Order: sequence, then structure tokens, then C-alpha cells
Amino acid sequence: MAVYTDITEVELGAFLREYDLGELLSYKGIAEGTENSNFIVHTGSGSYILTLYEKRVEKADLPFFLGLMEHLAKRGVTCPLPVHRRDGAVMGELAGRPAAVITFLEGMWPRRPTAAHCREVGVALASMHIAGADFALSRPNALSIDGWKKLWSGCRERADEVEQGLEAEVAADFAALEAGWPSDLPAGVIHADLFPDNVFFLGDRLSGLIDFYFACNDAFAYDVATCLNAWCFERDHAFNLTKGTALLAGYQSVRPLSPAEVEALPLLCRGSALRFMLTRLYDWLHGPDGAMVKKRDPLEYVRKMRFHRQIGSAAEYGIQPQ
Ligand SMILES: Nc1ncnc2c1ncn2[C@@H]1O[C@H](COP(=O)(O)OP(=O)(O)OP(=O)(O)O)[C@@H](O)[C@H]1O
Ligand SMILES: N[C@@H](CCO)C(=O)O
Repeated sequence: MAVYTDITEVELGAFLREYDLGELLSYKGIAEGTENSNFIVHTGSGSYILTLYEKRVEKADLPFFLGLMEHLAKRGVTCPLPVHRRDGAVMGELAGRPAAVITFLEGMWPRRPTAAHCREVGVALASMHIAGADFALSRPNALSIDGWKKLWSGCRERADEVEQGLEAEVAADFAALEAGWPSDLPAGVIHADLFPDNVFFLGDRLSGLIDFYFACNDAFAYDVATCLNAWCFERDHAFNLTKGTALLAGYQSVRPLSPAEVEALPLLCRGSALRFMLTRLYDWLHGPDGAMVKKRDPLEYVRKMRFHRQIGSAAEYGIQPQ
């Protein structure tokens, strides 16, 4: 998170009067994250997270995101619960933004993920995929190939400012991905942004998942690909096979991947790397430059795109025969 939109104590006090949370004791902006404005709020009844939804979140999608958290929590996936207002609604408006209050999850995200963390994430991801099966709402993935193209058209001309030759490199990737992108893999509700900073641990035990604001309906194996990218590379950009093996084994201990999913994995990893490279590149070139916003490096994901281009089969990620 970040803080793009600031709020006053008076505004927040008035907003919280719509809830049954007791009096406002204190609140503070949270520096982490990039997408929305988040505050930790302490009231007479406990601690909560207040989120003001910023540019990438459509107000019309909030019932999907907030309803999904409630649905998953009821099925045993630990995640924040949206707090209902006195009138039953789960969202309101604050400082001109759609806003919601969710419960505070204990735990810390792992700054240096280990293979043990990766295994737990694999288990949690597969459990989420299964728990989402009977969620009544659906939402197409706005950041699949068409969405990538829109981002690309907004930064293509300036891509070479970030890395010489990037424009041509990405154009070639688009061609390969469009030609081979699978459309018939097992699909359902996916998290779509399950990076280490969205997974909390208490010691070695996973204590919860947060940040469902990219969740959507898409191929389950695409979510696995996103996690391989986010969890299994080292700071020197090398893929860590032990971590890949652990993540995939954890996932498959709950939901085995089909042969078609395994075969598609290298292309899905490549596509997911392009997706995160593009949102990072877009933000790199277009701001935001507001207070408490840390820009993420697009080149980290350019390196991952290059890695996946030379992968021959999913065995190189550590997939074990089931
Ligand atoms: N339910 C929660 N319980 C405890 N802390 C939370 C909770 N939700 C968010 N946070 C804190 O706020 C930070 C940012 O939250 P979140 O990841 O949802 O923001 P974001 O702007 O959507 O970020 P991202 O860049 O990951 O998309 C988290 O890293 C965590 O420190
Ligand atoms: N997880 C994303 C940012 C939030 O969507 C990234 O690291 O680029």
C-alpha cells in the first residue's frame, strides 16, 4: 500500500460512526504496498485496516473482492473479513474514494522467503482455488492479454528509456504469448497477486492471505505461475529450484495439476512475468510520485521474462510426477 489520499480525524470519525466499532482512538497511514491507500485504525473494539480504493480498483468490482474474502473466510481460508456497517453495507465513501474497513490479521510477511514458506504458500493457494469453487460472483481478469496491451500502448514508446532494446523484446513476447496462450485450462477464482507481501506468517506457519484486489476468474495454473515468479527467484535473479519444487509440491498436495496445466506452465510464467513487468513499467513512467509510494522495479521482471523464454519444460521449475 501507500497513502495517495490523506484523511482527517474529523472525516474518519464521521465515517466510523456508520459502524459499530466503538470510538476512534488513533489511526496511521501504512507505507507498504502500491495500489491503494491503507490506514491502521484503532478503535474501542480493536484494530482494523481502512482501505481507500485508488485508480486500479473499479468501484463496481468491490462487491466481488469483499464478498470473496467473506466467502473464503467461511470456508477456512484465513483472510481479512470486511466489517459491515450498521446499515449492512460493506463499503462507504471517504475523502471522495470508495472505502472499506476489514479486520486486522496478525502476522508478518516473510522478507526472505524460505522453501518452507514456499510450500505453505502452495498449499494455501490450492486451498483457496478449491474454496472459491462455489463463490457466486465472477469477474474476468482485466489484466490478461487485452489488459496488457492497453498498458503497453501507454508505455511502449518510452520503454527503451528503461532498458535499451526493451520495446522490441516485449513486442516479440506479445507475439509468442498471443499465439500460444491457453484458453481451456481448469479455471476458477484466482488471487492473481499472491506475492510475499500479501502472505502473513506467525513463525513458520502461514497465518493468512491479504490483498484480494486483483482476484478474478482465470486459469488456476496462471496463479501458480505468478507465485513461482514472486516467491522462487533470489535477489541475484537466479531461479531457486528447491523453492520451486517446494511450492509446486505444496500446491499439488491439495490440488494436483493436470498434464495440460503442467505443459502450459512455462508460457504462463512468461505471461505472468510480462503482466507484472508492464504494471511496474507503467507506474515507473507515469508516476505516481505521491508521498509514501515506493515504485517497484520493472527490470526485475524483464529478467524473469528472459529466464522463462529459455525454459524447455515445467520439470525445470521442480515439478514432480504425481
Ligand atoms: N487485514 C490486514 N491485517 C493486517 N495488516 C494489513 C491488512 N491488510 C493490509 N495490511 C497492511 O497493509 C499493507 C498493504 O496492504 P495491501 O497489500 O492490501 O495494499 P496494496 O496497496 O493493495 O498493496 P500491493 O502493492 O501489495 O497491491 C500490508 O503489507 C500490511 O502491512
Ligand atoms: N505485487 C505487485 C504490486 C501490486 O500489484 C508487484 O510486485 O508488482
